[in-house]
Amino acid sequence: IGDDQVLLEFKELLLNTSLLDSSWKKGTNPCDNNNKWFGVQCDNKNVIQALFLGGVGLLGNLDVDVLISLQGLRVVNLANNSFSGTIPDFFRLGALKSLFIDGNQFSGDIPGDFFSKMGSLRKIWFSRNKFSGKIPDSLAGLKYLLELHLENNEFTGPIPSLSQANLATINFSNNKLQGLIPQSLSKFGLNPFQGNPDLCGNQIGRACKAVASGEKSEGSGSTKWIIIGLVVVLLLVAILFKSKRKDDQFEKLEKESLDEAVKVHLNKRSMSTRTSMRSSRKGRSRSGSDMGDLVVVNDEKGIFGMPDLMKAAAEVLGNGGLGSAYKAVLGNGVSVVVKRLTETNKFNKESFDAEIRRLARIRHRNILQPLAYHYRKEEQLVVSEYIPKGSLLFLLHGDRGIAHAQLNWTSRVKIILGVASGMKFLHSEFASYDVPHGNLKSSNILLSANNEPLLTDYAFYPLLNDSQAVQSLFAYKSPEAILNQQVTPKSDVYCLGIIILEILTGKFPSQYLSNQKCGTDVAQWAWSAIEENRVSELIAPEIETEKDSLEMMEKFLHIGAACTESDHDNRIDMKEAIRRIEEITNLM
Ligand SMILES: Nc1ncnc2c1ncn2[C@@H]1O[C@H](COP(=O)(O)OP(=O)(O)OP(=O)(O)O)[C@@H](O)[C@H]1O
Repeated sequence: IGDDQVLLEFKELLLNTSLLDSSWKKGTNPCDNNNKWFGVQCDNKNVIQALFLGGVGLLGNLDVDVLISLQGLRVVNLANNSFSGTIPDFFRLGALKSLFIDGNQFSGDIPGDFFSKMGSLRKIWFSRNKFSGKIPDSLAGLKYLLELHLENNEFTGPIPSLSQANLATINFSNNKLQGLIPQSLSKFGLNPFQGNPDLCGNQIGRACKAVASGEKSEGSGSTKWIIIGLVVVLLLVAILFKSKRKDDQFEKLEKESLDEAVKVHLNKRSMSTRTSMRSSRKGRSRSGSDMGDLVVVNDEKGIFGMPDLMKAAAEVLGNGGLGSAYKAVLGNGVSVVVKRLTETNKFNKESFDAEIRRLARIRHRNILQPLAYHYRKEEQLVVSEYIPKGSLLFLLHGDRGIAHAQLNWTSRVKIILGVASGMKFLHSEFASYDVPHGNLKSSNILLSANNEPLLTDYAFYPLLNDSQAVQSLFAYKSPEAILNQQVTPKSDVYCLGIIILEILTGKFPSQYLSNQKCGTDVAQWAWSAIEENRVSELIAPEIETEKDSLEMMEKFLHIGAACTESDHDNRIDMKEAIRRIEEITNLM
């Protein structure tokens, strides 16, 4: 039977095929250049090589057998559809080089020998499904394996030892894997293994349960060794107990739905939720008077009081880690953002006042200061000017309107420079803080009309109550914080690195999400691209056409990678990061 018939049979068991229907027509040639079938790629001899059917909403049954007769087929891409059930028999397509089924709902175990007849496979992307059971051992026999993505599934058991020389990217993060990370994978650092509380090994700084002690006490026989063994066991129990508590805390953090917050960021312009400060506070206080008043700490935008805020119609902007944010248009026409903080009552009114006044005194072109605050024991409001263009997050990943189109390389450099300059300032002004900014991410970078960045939500670390509240800060996504719950000024450097990579690649960093189910691990991507000498592939399509600047983009990419080095001892510090950024731009 002809290729057209093969593909139509394959389509027959699929649902939601509307994107395919208009070109997949019986009796026509799927490789005909004048009437190309959607998603079908052929070589110059009209042999079908690849099916690119990613992200088109397909579901239903995958009849792999019918594809066996497409003998030139090397790539199957079904990523980001809605397929479910156990894994289809893709192993019957023994010549495949790439199989992308990430971002579906596949579940169940993958048989251990699944890959044993797929010796040509180079790229395996099975991430973001619900696969469970052991990772198939047959992966170890794939000698050409280049990319292996199994993150965000429910795999259990050990990671097989993979020692293929070509292996360039791996990701096992966010599964339920257990045991020692094979030595052969140590070159990949920490990121590919995160989110597996039961994995252990030097690489992730987590000791393996009692194995070392068992080995030590066994076989020696002497009392001395038994005593040493017992001491080691006791120490390990203590360490494990401590890290279990950390894992528990981290699990709690994982369960928070930050995704929702991200959705809200991206939908910010279309949000029609209207409320008023008065109604949102209904039931919390009986009269206006016991609410205290607004303390204006910076009168550059005029003087206003609590009654002005209460009267203003308020639009919900989002619900971030620290509390909700509203936009309110005051009677004098000034638009403000009111951020309601509920985790900051560590301070009494006097100390809170001193802290906010300190922020309000800042005069720096890249830092947005507070205008006013309101203090009650249970909650505090911090008011700042509303910046109409919105956040960098929105501009990069939100609508694709004019503001996005204007984000050429020059504007992007200006943003990186402005952010660096703001960070330089904060790191000298708040040098004594554990982490001077603490919450640097693209939703906290607002842009003026001419793309001058303004940092917001900075220096909150000392204000926040307990560790849970503190963990809402983005600095808590740095590898050292994930591993040992500790932030340092270098956590800010990691956050700066993510921003630089986000601006360069245009990709939404998976680091912003709690479950990392979508987005790109920009740090890992940058690191492996540098290793493989293919950095130019990472540059966002909107700017890669600016050929004269490619060299500079690559330099920035190296800085982004250096800032996101997972071992914070080896990571450059803020001074060095700023020096490198300034060095490049001084040559402009
Ligand atoms: N002054 C402002 N002007 C315009 N938009 C703002 C302003 N402040 C915040 N926003 C936007 O409002 C939204 C909600 O902000 P909010 O600070 O609550 O959330 P967040 O930045 O995601 O989290 P976090 O609480 O960790 O800072 C974000 O999209 C943010 O960019």
